[in-house]
Amino acid sequence: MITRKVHCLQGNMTVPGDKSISHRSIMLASISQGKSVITGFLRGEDCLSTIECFRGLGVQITDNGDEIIVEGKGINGLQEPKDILNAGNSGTTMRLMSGILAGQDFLSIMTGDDSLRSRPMARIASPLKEMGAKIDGRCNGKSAPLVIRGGNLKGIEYRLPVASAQVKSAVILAGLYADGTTTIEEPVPSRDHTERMVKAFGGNIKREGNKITVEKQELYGQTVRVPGDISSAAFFMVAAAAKENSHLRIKNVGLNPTRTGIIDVLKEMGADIKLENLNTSGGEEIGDIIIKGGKLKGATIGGEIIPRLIDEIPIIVVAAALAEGTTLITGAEELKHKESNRILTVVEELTKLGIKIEELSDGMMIHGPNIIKGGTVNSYGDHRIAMALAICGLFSEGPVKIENSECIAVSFPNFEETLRKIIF
Ligand SMILES: O=C(O)C1=C[C@@H](OP(=O)(O)O)[C@@H](O)[C@H](O)C1
Ligand SMILES: C=C(OP(=O)(O)O)C(=O)O
Repeated sequence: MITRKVHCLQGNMTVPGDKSISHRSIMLASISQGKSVITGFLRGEDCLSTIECFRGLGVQITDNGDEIIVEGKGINGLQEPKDILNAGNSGTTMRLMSGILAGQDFLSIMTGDDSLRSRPMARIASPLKEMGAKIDGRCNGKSAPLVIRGGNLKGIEYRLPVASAQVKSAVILAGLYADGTTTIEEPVPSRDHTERMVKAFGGNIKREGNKITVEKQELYGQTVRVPGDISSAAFFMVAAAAKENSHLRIKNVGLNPTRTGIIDVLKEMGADIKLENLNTSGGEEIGDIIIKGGKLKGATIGGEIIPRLIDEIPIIVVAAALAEGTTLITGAEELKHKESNRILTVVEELTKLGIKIEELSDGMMIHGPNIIKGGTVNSYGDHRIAMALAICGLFSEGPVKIENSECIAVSFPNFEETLRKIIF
């Protein structure tokens, strides 16, 4: 993919369905009683991996082009897979599914691509083993392929060592199968789509402070309307905010407060952002995001906001590169465990474009404003890095050529087409 300098971004647009919510809709629908109908589902590679994995567990899932229809099997209706389940590039698929598979009285083997097989899995294996599941994997059980023989779980009290919605969700989902009460305490609130969706599927789950409790129960099929993904909208928000004369409306975006750190940070950086048509759907806040272009200034980003914008950090760094002054990002070590080591890949690739950026052990320091040169850069197969680099091209002196950009299909299949429609 090659991107070039543009004058401004203008128009009304939508982004594809929220990835986190799309995954969860398939998972909860599959273990619910009765049929579920999902609209706005993200047909990105990651969520399609989740569909394939549940088909492998005997769930009938059809896509009529408009809706995804899931014939729920009930809490104990999944079947032993005849073959290895493949989560592809998707950490959410592997980690959340492990929670469900830990509850099944059969053997499952789960693998993924090179990136996923190098991401840490002990973080889910450890609490799930404590609940009674047998889990093994490469590297002493720390890496996929994972082999899970589940069943006979008991509730535990678990304090998450890191703020991770994937680990939290794995334990919640296993808790739906466990005798007694499962209590999870998170150090800092992370995205709470699993908790909200368990409730929307008729389930009982409680939160007090940072503690969540859940018990064994049945769930019931629902209609789910997936909102637009704020993590996908973020690329356009930053581009429009940093480009004078821009005026963009991104319609029907998920605005769950555990996901809106990007809005808070861009406002702090001086961006002109407004929200309109605020509403709720299926227990999730939604609305339109309106961005006008202007000048940005540097910001200090760290602490409790980090889980609320973790996937947006690569594009926030692009905003910081264009902003006047220094931006400091700390407390973001988790970036090292994503599809690539996002601290390293962001620093290396943005440096190639002439951006002044320093690597820190838990984040980055960016000195702005920068004149972005053109050049050839690499996404290292990481969709968020590829899209962040593509946005750099809209501001750079020469064209930016992104190698390995096909990975964008993981979360945003029509990214390039969507971008072309709003640039002038
Ligand atoms: O639960 C989820 O849907 C996700 C949680 C986050 O990961 P962690 O739980 O590892 O922080 C995020 O980075 C990922 O893109 C999606
Ligand atoms: C980290 C991400 O996803 P996952 O962990 O599901 O691979 C992401 O989409 O940025």
